Amino acid sequence: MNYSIILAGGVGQRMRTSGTPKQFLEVFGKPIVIYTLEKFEACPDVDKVIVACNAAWIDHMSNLLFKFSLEKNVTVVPGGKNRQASIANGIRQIRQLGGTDDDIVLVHDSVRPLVETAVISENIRVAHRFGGAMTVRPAIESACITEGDVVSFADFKVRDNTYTLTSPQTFRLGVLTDIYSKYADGVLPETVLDAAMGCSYLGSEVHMVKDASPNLKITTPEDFYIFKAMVEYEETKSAFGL
Ligand SMILES: C[C@](O)(CO)[C@H](O)COP(=O)(O)O
Repeated sequence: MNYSIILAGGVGQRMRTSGTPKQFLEVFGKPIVIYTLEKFEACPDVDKVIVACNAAWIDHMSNLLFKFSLEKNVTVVPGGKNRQASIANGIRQIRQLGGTDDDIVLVHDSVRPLVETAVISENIRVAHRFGGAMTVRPAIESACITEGDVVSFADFKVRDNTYTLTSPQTFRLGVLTDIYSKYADGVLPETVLDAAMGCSYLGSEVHMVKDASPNLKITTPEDFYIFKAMVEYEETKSAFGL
């Protein structure tokens, strides 16, 4: 079985909306989280989806699933106080549904509605083969990494070897369970931000799924309007013969 955990526990501080978490903001009458869930629904390789949802918004989320006819394959669980706790709740739910160590689990941000179904399938294929996969975007601009305001030559990175991290991140359930029990036991420090970092911190390899598509993470008001424009473009481009 291939499961997905969709992280919808956040409050969207950087979006500066008054009260509505960014995953519930609507674009042309449809909330962002629904655009994301529809991608997983459309992927024939995904069997079951768990949404780890901000506790105050669970009723709203459940109503949306019915409104957009997604209730059949989607279960809602409470999100935790951070990403790690939300993923742990998702893992617990998958175990309750009968998940076993060799099953595959994709972890995806609810505010990445542009993820392509081919990328979801490729994550599953790579995680089946190697145990762990992470989606990355090859850098378009050059990058340097430094802790101060001054750079030295070694801080400049070769662009062809530079990637930004997107999602999904995908693991066998046994591997993911091990990572998150180590978080709970305090073996993994809080600076280890996500499952792929956790897996490599523990000494295991994570294989990259290289995806050049935007896979935008809607974080700021500007991102919201970029996403809105992209939806409009997709829906109207045929009128321009595109
Ligand atoms: C980059 C990332 O860790 C991939 O899983 C994730 O997208 C970061 O999300 P955050 O909400 O900005 O921590």
